[in-house]
Amino acid sequence: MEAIQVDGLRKSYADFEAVREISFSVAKGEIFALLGRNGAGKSTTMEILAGFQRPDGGTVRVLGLDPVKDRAKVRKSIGIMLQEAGFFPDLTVAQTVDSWREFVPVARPRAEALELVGLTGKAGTKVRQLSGGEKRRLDLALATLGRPDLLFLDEPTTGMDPEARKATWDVVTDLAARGTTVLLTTHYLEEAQRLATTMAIMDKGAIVASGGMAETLAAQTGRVAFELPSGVEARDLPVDVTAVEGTTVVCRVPDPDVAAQTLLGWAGERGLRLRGLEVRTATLEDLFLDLASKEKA
Ligand SMILES: Nc1ncnc2c1ncn2[C@@H]1O[C@H](COP(=O)(O)OP(=O)(O)OP(=O)(O)O)[C@@H](O)[C@H]1O
Repeated sequence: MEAIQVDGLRKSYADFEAVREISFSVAKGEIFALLGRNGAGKSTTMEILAGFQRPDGGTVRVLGLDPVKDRAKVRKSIGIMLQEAGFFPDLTVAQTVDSWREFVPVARPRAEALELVGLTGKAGTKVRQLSGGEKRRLDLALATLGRPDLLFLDEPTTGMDPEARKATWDVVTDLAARGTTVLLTTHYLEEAQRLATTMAIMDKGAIVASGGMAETLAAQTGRVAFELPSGVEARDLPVDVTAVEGTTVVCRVPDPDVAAQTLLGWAGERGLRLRGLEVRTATLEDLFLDLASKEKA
């Protein structure tokens, strides 16, 4: 059984179609990234999966259950970190965790919950005095309080500094390694690429690309870039040039390492240097830019 199964899901707000017949599945223990620009329909999809909203059409199964009809059962097995957390600002961090623990059947001890997200030293601090990133970490502690089978993370690291973000990635990776399924939305593509094993990219309510992260990126063209040596025209180069940005030549090629070898051999024979040479396989950002330029074309 898949942890999440979505078939032909539709959702409109008045006559605006926010989600247009999307289908995807998430296997147990997988970290799945739902990506896309602002307003693509990611949060709406996540809210439907978490049982906060009713779908207009299609079927949704979460841990084999209907998140609306079986809401009580589903809630026991999921953890949710939405974009805006509803904290009581005058409670301390410890009081906040304690009050949440009362609603969670088998909750982690408070000390363990705070340790998990690196907030042990902030136990006595009032929530209103936490930084934005610390509030996100508290929210993550609350979402994982019941050791959920399935964790929904809607932009979990927004506002975090690089160190806190890295620590959060470790927490999420560790939870997944212990069998927790994670559905993640994020605008940080590096985060999605690092964490997720599978992904879907949404645009205007529809899925425009999806699949295994590694396979999808491997199928994309890589990138070779360098400074055009003086006295050389881009058309003289032994590889197809995709763009010249100022004095930087960019080549999008299936095998960037082969193209780089060809270029270095060519430059060596002529006594030229390829300054600033950069060779890399495709990133999620490349995939996003490709999708955006295809849309414009
Ligand atoms: N309750 C609502 N009433 C009306 N329109 C809504 C409502 N909730 C969302 N929308 C609209 O539906 C679209 C999809 O919103 P959604 O929050 O799902 O996008 P998102 O992909 O999560 O975006 P973001 O990256 O900005 O969080 C947006 O155009 C949004 O304005």
